[in-house]
Amino acid sequence: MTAGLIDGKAVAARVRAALKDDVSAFIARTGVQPGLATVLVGGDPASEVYVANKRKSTVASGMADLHQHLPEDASQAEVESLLRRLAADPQVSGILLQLPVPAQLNAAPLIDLIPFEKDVDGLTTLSVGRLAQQKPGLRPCTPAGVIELLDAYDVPIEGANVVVIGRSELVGRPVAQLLVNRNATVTIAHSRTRNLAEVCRAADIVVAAVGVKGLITAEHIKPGATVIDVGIHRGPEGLSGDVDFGPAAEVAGLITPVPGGVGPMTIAMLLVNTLRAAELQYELAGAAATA
Ligand SMILES: Nc1nc2c(c(=O)[nH]1)N[C@@H](CN(C=O)c1ccc(C(=O)N[C@@H](CCC(=O)O)C(=O)O)cc1)CN2
Repeated sequence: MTAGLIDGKAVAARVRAALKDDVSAFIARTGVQPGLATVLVGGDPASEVYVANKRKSTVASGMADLHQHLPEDASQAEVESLLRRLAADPQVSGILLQLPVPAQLNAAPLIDLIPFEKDVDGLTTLSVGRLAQQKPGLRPCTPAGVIELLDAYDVPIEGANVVVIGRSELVGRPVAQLLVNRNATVTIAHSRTRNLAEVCRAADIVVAAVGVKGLITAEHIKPGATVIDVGIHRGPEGLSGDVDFGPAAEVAGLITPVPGGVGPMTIAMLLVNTLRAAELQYELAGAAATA
């Protein structure tokens, strides 16, 4: 392997340590303990693990765990009613609906019930619009984590040619938007892109978020490029990503592993967003009281 490893676990641990201090300072200043309501519908095994980790990390950082669990067969109206209640509850600083939701539910209108100041996943229509317009707001966790990793390893973003492979609302589109907002030149590649390897080889930074195990190989990587792998696939040999790690690491300059790369940043940035949400609500309440 010639590439340097981007250690997401170490960066996430640093972000979380700094956040813990910031949470203590916020509580001391305001008397308010930030609280995160994770909403899990059903029992998808991977989601159960992710939500359990989110809850544990929330408590470890000094914030309140306000988790809600609904049964697998919950109706759209039941989830709506829970989200409306959480939206109105002043104890709840942040709300997230764990994805994917069971097939009988339509996630988009449910997510849009989350007020923008509690939208710690940054996935509501309002948050997406605010990101596009470069207005302040809460940014989606995995994309924000990708930017944090690039910054932690001093990878220049401004003026860089970046290829994002994947156009999902959770990762591909928002990470492309965040990179554009940092003055990168961004290409979004997807399943209909012609000559994917050639397109990727023009990139200084490749962000693989396509959901196809091992799709990105050494032939997609320009020598010395930075490779960020957002994919997570469970197989008999354990976890792997969208990037065929061994061969790609022979060509890349820097590369994230799976596990231990982008994944840990998702939860770290969720915690950061939860404190930001609490700060935002405190400011909004103060502004309303003096109006
Ligand atoms: N509402 C949301 N749903 C989902 C999101 C999200 O950001 N918001 N992202 C993913 C899942 N996810 C968080 O929810 C998530 C994925 C991976 C990790 C992580 O730490 N991965 C580790 C490996 C952990 C393991 O053993 O499985 C790693 O890559 O090192 C954290 C969170 C979909 N749903």
